[in-house]
Amino acid sequence: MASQKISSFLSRTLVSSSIRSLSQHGRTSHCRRVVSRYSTAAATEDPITPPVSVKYTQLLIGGKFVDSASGKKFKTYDPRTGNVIAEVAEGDAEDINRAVAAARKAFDEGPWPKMTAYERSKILFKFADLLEQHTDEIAALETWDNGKPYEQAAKAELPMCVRLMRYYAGWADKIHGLTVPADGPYQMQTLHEPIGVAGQIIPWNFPILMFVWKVAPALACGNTIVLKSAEQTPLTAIYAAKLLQEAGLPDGVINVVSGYGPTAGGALASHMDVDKLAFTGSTVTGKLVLEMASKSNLKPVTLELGGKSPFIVCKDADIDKAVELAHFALFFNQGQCCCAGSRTYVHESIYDEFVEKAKARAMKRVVGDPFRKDIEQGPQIDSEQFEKVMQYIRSGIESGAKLETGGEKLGSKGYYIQPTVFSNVNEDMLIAQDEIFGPVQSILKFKDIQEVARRANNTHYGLAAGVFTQDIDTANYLARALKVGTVWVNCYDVFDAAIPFGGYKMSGQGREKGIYCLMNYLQVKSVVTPLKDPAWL
Ligand SMILES: NC(=O)c1ccc[n+]([C@@H]2O[C@H](COP(=O)([O-])OP(=O)(O)OC[C@H]3O[C@@H](n4cnc5c(N)ncnc54)[C@H](O)[C@@H]3O)[C@@H](O)[C@H]2O)c1
Repeated sequence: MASQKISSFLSRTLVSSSIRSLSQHGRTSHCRRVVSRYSTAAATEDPITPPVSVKYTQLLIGGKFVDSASGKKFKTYDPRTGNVIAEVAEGDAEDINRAVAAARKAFDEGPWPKMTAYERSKILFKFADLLEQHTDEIAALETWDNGKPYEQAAKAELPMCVRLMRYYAGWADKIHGLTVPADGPYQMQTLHEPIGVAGQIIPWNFPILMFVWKVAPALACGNTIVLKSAEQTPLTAIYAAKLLQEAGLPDGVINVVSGYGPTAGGALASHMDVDKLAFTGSTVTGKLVLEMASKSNLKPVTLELGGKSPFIVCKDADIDKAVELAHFALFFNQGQCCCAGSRTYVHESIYDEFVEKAKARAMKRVVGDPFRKDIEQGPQIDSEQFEKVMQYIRSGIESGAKLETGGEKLGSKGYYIQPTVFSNVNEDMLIAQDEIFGPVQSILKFKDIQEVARRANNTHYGLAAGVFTQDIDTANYLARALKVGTVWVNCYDVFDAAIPFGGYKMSGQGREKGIYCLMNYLQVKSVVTPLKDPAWL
C-alpha cells in the first residue's frame, strides 16, 4: 500500500466492500434469522479455519528458542470462539534475567555495536523485506490471535510495519552528533550513542505494529532489546523476532519473552540492568511501570497510554464524510484503539441529522469472522474486554443516554458485540469519561467552538482529536486549543512513519515514530578536547 494511511485504505477497501458484502450476506437466510439489522452472518457461522499454523511458541533468548526456566506455559485463545490456539512458554523474572543478560552481552561484546551503521541498516532493510514477504502468514496469525479483520492486518497494518521499518533502517546511518563552537581553544563535540539494553512492553490491540514501532527505532540507534509481548497476543512478536534473526541480526540483540504483566513485565520494568523502558498500554499500568523504573535504576521511560479522544464536527462540515470518518475513528479495530475518537461532538444545528446517519452507518457495519473477506469488525479480544464493554453499555443506558442501535452480544460463540451508538450523551456519564475500548460511539452536542474546546480538554487524557470543518480559522483555532498529541483535520487515523505520535497529560510521555523517537534510544555525550594552536575557532 503506497500511502500507508489506514483511513484511505479503509475508504478504498472496507467501506466500499461493506456495501458489496451487505448484499451478499443479505442473501443468507441464517443472517436474517439471527439478526435482522446488521450484516452479521459470519458471527453466527462456524469459524473459518485459519490459513496458517503456529510455528513458534518458545521464548527467544540469546538467539535461541528456549522454554521458560519454570517450564510453565500459558494458553492463547481464539477470540472468535474462546478456543485455545496454542500453549506458549510463560516467561517470568528468571527468564527476564536471562534475556537481559543476553542483551547486555550482545551490547557490550557482540558484533552489533561494532558494526558500521550501514551494515546495521542493511540488516534492518532485509528484515523489512522479510516482513513484506511473510505478510500473509503474519497477518493470519495476528487475526487468529487478536480477532482483527484479516484484510485490515494484511492490507493496512503489515504494510505500515514494513514502511516504518524501512523508515528507521534509513535512519541508521544518519544518526550523528554535532561539532559545537566553543568560547576558547577547545574541540567540542557531541556523540549520539545507543543507550544500551532497551526494555519494551507492548499491548494486544496492535501486536505486530507495536512490535515494529518499538524495535525499529531502538535497533536503528544500535541498541539491544528485551521485549515482552502481551499475554493475549504472543504469536506475532515471536514470529517477527525469528525473521529478524533470519535477516542477520546477531544473537542476543532481540530477545522476546512472552508472559504476564505483573511477573515478566514487572521484572523488566524494575530490572537494574535495563537502560531504558518503552511501554505501551493502559494508563494504570503506565503509572506502575514508571514507579518501578524510578524505584530501581531510574531508567528513562517513554509511555504511550490510553485516550478519550474528541472528534469534533462543526456546523459547516461535510456531514456525510464526517459521519463516515467518525464511524471509522471509533469502530476501527473493534473500537480497541488508544486514539479511538470516542467522544463524537456534533454542532447542535446538524446534531439530529448526524445522529440519524451515524446510526444508519453503524447498522450497516459488517461484523463477523475476521478471516472472511469484506468483514469490517471481528470479535473483541477476550471475555474480560467483552464484559467490560458490555458493562459500559449498561452504564450508558442506566445513566440516561439514548441507545440508538446495538448494545448486545452478537452470535453464540466468541466475543462479538453489536456496533453500538448512543446519542444524548453528556460529560457526567461514565461512557463519556472512561476509555471503553470497544465498538461504542457516544455522540454529544455542542453550541460553539470555544465551548467544545473547553469540554474536549476537560479530561485527564490528551492523545488525539479529530476536527471536521471547512473553515480554516476554525480548524486553526481548534488545532491549537486542543491539548492533545495529534490533531487530524478532516481526516482521522492517518499514521505516517515520519509523523510523531504520543500523548499529552495522562496519555503518555514522549513520542514514537519520526525523528522525535530517535532521541528516546540515544545518549548524548559531550566530548571536550583542548586544541593546540587552532587555525580557527
Ligand atoms: N498510546 C498508544 O500508542 C497506545 C497504543 C496501543 C494501546 N494503548 C493503550 O493500551 C491499553 C490496552 O492495552 P492493555 O489492556 O494490554 O494494557 P495493559 O496496560 O493491561 O497491558 C499492556 C502491557 O503491559 C503489561 N503489564 C500489565 N501489567 C503490568 C505490570 N504490573 N508491570 C509491567 N507490565 C505490565 C501487559 O502484560 C501488556 O504487555 C489501552 O489503554 C490503550 O489505550 C496505547
